[in-house]
Amino acid sequence: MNVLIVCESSFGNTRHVAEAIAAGLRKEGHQAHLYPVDQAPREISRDVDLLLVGTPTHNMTMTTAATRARAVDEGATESPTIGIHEWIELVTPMRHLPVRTFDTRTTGGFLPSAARDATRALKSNGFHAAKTGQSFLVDPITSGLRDGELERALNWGMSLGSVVSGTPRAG
Ligand SMILES: Cc1cc2nc3c(=O)[nH]c(=O)nc-3n(C[C@H](O)[C@H](O)[C@H](O)COP(=O)(O)O)c2cc1C
Repeated sequence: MNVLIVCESSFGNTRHVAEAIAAGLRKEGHQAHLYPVDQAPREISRDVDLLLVGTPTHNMTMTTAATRARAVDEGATESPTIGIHEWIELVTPMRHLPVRTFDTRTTGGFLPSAARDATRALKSNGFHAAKTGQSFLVDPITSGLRDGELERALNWGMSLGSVVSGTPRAG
């Protein structure tokens, strides 16, 4: 399976999660190609079997230019020129391509999440096979991932082969 991972990050946590997911996929023999959101392709190759889209949660949804600027004010180490929402609007949709979204956030539970909104945006942009995947938790005190979250990301990556088995290829 050939997996494209597009990920936005300001403080590095979502990128670390994406790297762990990629490691899990590779452990199971899949190919995983990870792109920062502002370097991600706008045309997805037809040999991609699964698209993963990862984003931090800002103000209970995807980031905006204003919230990314606030992250920089708070010491963000990365400053992407566009966010996931903008990329979703730029990328050429693939109706049948399986997509899973994931996010990082400091508050769990049933609160609205960026991954859910990314799924909605993908669907309304023509990615009809998009589904919400997992949320990974960041400690608000240390600003790092909570214990066990990278392992959970690795395990999720290892399990993702089942998403594609039996589904038609992209198109
Ligand atoms: C401007 C801003 C708004 C945020 N809003 C939320 C929020 O509504 N809910 C939440 O759980 N975390 C919120 N956070 C925490 C982020 O989710 C956290 O910084 C992010 O997951 C870290 O990912 P990153 O290291 O990849 O940037 C916010 C952070 C920033 C900078």
